[in-house]
Amino acid sequence: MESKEITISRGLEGIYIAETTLCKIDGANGRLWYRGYPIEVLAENSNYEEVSYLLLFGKLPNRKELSAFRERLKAERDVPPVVFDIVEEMSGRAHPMDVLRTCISSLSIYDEDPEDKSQQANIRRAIKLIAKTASIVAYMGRYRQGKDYVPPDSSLDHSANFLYMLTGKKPDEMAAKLIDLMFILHAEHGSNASTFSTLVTGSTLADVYAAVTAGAATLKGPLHGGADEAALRMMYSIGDPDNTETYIEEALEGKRRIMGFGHRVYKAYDPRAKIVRKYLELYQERNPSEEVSRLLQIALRAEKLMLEKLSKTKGIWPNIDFFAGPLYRAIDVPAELFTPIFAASRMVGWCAHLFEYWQNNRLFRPLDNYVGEVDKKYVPIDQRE
Ligand SMILES: CC(=O)SCCNC(=O)CCNC(=O)[C@H](O)C(C)(C)COP(=O)(O)OP(=O)(O)OC[C@H]1O[C@@H](n2cnc3c(N)ncnc32)[C@H](O)[C@@H]1OP(=O)(O)O
Ligand SMILES: O=C([O-])CC(=O)C(=O)O
Repeated sequence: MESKEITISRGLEGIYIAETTLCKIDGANGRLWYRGYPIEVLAENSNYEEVSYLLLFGKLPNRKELSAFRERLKAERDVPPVVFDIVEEMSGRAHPMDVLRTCISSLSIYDEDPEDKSQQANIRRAIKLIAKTASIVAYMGRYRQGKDYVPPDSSLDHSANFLYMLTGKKPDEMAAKLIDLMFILHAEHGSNASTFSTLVTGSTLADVYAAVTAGAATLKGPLHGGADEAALRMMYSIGDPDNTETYIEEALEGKRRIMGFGHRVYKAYDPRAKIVRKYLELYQERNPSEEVSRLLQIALRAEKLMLEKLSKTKGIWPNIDFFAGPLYRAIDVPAELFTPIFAASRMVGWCAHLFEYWQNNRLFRPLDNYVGEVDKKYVPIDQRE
């Protein structure tokens, strides 16, 4: 048989799949831009609705455009009836990301015209998905706590409304800033695993709902979106800040991974993790809480040790998921909702990448190198051992 040199790129490491104007990541220097704007500038000055507009339409909106976009999002905030049934049926038995994935998939039944493949119709779908996914996550949280549905409040912006629908309380300015910050920081990140998965599904010309359902399914895993919850659970297992070093040393000796550390692209401090850490410290200074103080001490001690041990040798630094848990706990978000919130925030990134990819679509179909036998003899079932 013909043999030729084959190079296998495990995990597609180092392979470019498309050109994009959505997001640039400088992994060596720990820098990130959305459509050319540094993430630090957007985190400080912008808001999730504006960032979503920027990602979907390629420019920052003027006042009129932003206001019209906000109204379109607000008009889509209601949780549709089927979602109540799915959440109520699945929540007792399934992981929140399984529930969310099923809810997202179900939204396709409410599409006004599934045959309309125009850019305008796809933007309409993206707006529906962004608005409704946040409301669904909030209701999932309510239901899990045995509490009633809180209808959306049209006086609040997207992320503050999310927190209101989750907690039943209008967030103060600082809590509203923190949740909005998390939505901004999670909105987009190049061809990460869940976005890639969205593109693979979309490249078959399956619809937007199918593609983002694949994205949500992919986000669940602890090597990707699931790391935020896993990192917080690790901090709870450490319990007392004085146990931190022993716990980390033992985990590393046992070849276990420390969740919230390491990244395929960043071989430097993830700039989003720096921002989360900064706001977490600020919040804790202004609104000290015993739980967050303990989590923060554990996180900072774990960070110090991990940097000493692994940053220079293996290029392992904190990623966005490491400080996310303590920050969410500061604003009373339960751990099982961290990854669903990531999905609600990333919905815009999934959609924006999909629409960009469809401008120049090509079916994803890589190769695998067969290393098994060929032309084996078929043995009838009765003659097999
Ligand atoms: C939003 C996000 O998705 S950000 C990423 C969230 N995921 C996590 O936080 C999970 C923990 N991190 C990891 O598992 C990894 O760092 C990944 C999967 C994110 C990226 O890893 P990759 O670039 O593929 O690195 P790879 O898995 O090849 O690891 C390289 C080396 O670093 C080690 N390593 C990587 N991450 C960690 C970690 N978190 N803790 C301890 N060691 C680690 C590996 O064991 C390996 O060591 P070895 O060379 O001695 O075998
Ligand atoms: O880029 C990645 O591989 C993972 C990540 O940080 C993200 O999706 O936000």
